[in-house]
Amino acid sequence: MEIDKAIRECDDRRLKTKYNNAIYVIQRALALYSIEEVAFSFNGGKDSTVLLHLLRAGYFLHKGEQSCSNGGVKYFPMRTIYFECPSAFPEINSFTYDTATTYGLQLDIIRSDFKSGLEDLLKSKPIKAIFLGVRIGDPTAVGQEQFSPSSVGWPPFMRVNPILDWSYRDVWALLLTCKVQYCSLYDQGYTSIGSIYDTVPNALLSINNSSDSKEVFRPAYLLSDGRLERAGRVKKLSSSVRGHQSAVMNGLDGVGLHNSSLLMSSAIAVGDEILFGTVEDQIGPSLCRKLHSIGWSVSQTAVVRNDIDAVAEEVERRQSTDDMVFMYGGVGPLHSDVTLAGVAKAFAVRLAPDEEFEEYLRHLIGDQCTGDRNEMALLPEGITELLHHEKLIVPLIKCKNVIILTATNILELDEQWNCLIELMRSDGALATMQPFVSKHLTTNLTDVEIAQPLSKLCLEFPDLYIGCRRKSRTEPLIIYFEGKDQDRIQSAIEALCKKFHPGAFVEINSKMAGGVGGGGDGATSSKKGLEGTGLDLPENRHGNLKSASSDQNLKDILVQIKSCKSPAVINYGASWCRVCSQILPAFCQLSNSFPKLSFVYADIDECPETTQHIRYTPTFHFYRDGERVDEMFGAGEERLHDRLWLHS
Ligand SMILES: Cc1cc2nc3c(=O)[nH]c(=O)nc-3n(C[C@H](O)[C@H](O)[C@H](O)COP(=O)(O)O)c2cc1C
Ligand SMILES: Nc1ncnc2c1ncn2[C@@H]1O[C@H](COP(=O)(O)OP(=O)(O)OP(=O)(O)O)[C@@H](O)[C@H]1O
Repeated sequence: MEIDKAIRECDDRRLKTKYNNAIYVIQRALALYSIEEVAFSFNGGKDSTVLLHLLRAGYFLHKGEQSCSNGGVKYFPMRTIYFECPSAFPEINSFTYDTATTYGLQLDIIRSDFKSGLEDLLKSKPIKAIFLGVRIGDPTAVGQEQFSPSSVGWPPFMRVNPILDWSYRDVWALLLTCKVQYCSLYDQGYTSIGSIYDTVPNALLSINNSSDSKEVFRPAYLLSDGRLERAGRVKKLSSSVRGHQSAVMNGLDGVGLHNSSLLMSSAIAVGDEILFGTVEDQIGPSLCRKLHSIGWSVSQTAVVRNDIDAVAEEVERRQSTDDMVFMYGGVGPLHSDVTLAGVAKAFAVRLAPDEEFEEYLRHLIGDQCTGDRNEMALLPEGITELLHHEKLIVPLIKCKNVIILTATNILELDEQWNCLIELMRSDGALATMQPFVSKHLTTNLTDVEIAQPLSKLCLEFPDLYIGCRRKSRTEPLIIYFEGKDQDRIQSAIEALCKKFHPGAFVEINSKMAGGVGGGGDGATSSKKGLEGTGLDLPENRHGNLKSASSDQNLKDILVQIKSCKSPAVINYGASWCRVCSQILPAFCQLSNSFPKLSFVYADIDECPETTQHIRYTPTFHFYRDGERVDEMFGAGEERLHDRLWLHS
């Protein structure tokens, strides 16, 4: 069946657009170069098979020979080169040879490596341009355009990539719509073919067949996520495609960052309005608290204009010095949404369509975002991982060590942060580190008196953050010590106290930041426990609901639960956690329905030491006979009711 006719008769609009664009590129190349000056690099793979049919259609259309477009096989004078390698699959070799015969290709077989093979070819033939079946998403496509001169160090020729913007799905749409032959390996689960040593069928197409020991695979065209087409080329994965593999593991690299006890992060806000002062940035401070609460240091927060270069400069700087960079603002389809373009520029890659992301957006905003017009589905090429979580409608975007949050307020930030922590907990990329410990002293000494001794102290204790602040010009100075080692902080305090008269300093509240997902505001409020939440909560009628207001208080409650052996539930929450506020009224109400059960509410910021093990808020612990027998995370009144019923 002739391809041009098949495409025109099909009703796949996207395929028609891709086809027309590719034919246009081919015809442009044929207008620039004579047929003797071009070559087609053919290796029997699916992409080059698509290209073969496009080249034939483009060539005959260019020649104005409509007859062939409507007819069958005809002499095709374009030089075709095949680099045959001893480790090629026999199926690939035979398909290449058979295809060459079927379509009358002038096949040059080259049995050396690409570079020297091309050097020899270009010495003996007037070739100036070579057609390749390279597509965005291929590791070799990074930085290439439809017309790209060969790389430095390679013989000089023009690489012409007519199907650069085609997706995996587009390739299969053409092969199946036009019913053209392709290599038989693709029907055996191979989705991208290298050599016999580095290519296996794609595990994502495996059909579990317990009755038979032989593993069976579905055909390649059934792979739903084209990003994973190289999953069968495991050993050859280059760093630029590691992201694709990681997508299987929820987009998380096991970078083992947790080996280090001090990890550095930074936050970049993108938004003119913050700089105009018309919008107050609340996300930045909240993000800092969250990072601090999991033991990470924040080296800098920056606000940059809605300008690609400004974003790129900042990202380039931060990503090279910090372990993790968080960005927010400037994400979307508007002219001012430049964050992703800035990230792409910082990493010197381009924005390329991402099928998987497009799929999410299509679900979200329907057909408005299909086809080539969907600029929101453009993501930095080769460095992007999508972080999926069932609670997120659209996955978060991670480009190397840059995480792009789409939160526009702190409630959304809470939600995305909790998901991030959950996703990255197992993997270590955003590992919960040893928490920071802090101590605060207050003094009536003047700044002048204290300046020099403090400077010396900073030199003596470089592992601590030592700083000063005042609530107002007239109030006493507060000196804070922040670090990971309680003893070091104590030594620093003692060293300082020694330099002044006794009683010069008074210790005020000390706090250990809880290693918890939500991160606390640290705001000091006189109200604690259930009262501190500020919520209008239902009355507890049986006196079986209490809150823990301090570590000691919670420890006492736990001792009591363990010794009296009556059933109990502890709700670990936080006053700043939206999900906690949603479930807390129900928790209090349920205390009336289960009078024999003790209900305890513990705010993790008020009991930081005892709740260090809590990684998610809200967390419910259920006790029976003095033992913890069950655990539940997150909200859900019905779920909670059922668990209480079970344990009451
Ligand atoms: C005709 C042709 C031209 C190539 N030109 C270049 C080039 O200019 N620069 C380059 O780095 N690699 C070039 N390559 C190598 C490819 O980028 C790539 O390494 C090769 O196709 C192997 O791909 P694979 O890892 O998907 O099997 C060329 C390969 C071929 C066949
Ligand atoms: N051994 C080779 N001989 C000639 N051309 C090659 C060879 N290897 C790669 N190429 C060129 O590079 C392009 C990209 O190769 P790539 O392996 O990504 O695609 P493919 O082989 O066509 O399909 P698949 O990804 O399924 O293996 C090919 O379409 C072809 O133009």
